[in-house]
Amino acid sequence: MATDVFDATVLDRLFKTIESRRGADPSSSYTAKLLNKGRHKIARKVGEEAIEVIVAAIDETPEHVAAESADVLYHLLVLWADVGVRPRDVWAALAAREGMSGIAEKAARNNKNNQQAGK
Ligand SMILES: N=c1c2ncn([C@@H]3O[C@H](COP(=O)(O)OP(=O)(O)OP(=O)(O)O)[C@@H](O)[C@H]3O)c2ncn1[C@@H]1O[C@H](COP(=O)(O)O)[C@@H](O)[C@H]1O
Repeated sequence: MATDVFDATVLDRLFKTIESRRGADPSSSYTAKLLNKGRHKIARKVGEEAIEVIVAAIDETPEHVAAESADVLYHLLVLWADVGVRPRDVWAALAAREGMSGIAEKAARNNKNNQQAGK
């Protein structure tokens, strides 16, 4: 186990673990069981876990929100593994947005859409 588990690299380690579970015994690996069930089931689990975060955020403690968020991230990483998305693809997408306000991004998108629609 790495000495510092309290940073984002835990996601890269978790993804490697998830990848290593491909073809593993579903009776001893939840990840293998989930991967065997297929993309629809995995995607549904991401949605269900996301709803649990929402419920926790409204009704429960920050500790519950953190625990439910960890469930979402785990299931999201299983979905990435199934789809063929690598964490670094997502990190790159986030890095490309650094420094651009969401408001400015939306305005640029709306302008582009309007130009395409000839407005
Ligand atoms: N981070 C997680 C993690 N978070 C949540 N879960 C499991 O996700 C499951 C969610 O339970 P639910 O009842 O919601 O889902 P379910 O049992 O599929 O039930 P249904 O939705 O099918 O009805 C639980 O069994 C949790 O233990 C996780 N299982 C594994 N990991 C990580 O993945 C690694 C590999 O795990 P295995 O593949 O099991 O070896 C582990 O070492 C952990 O680091």
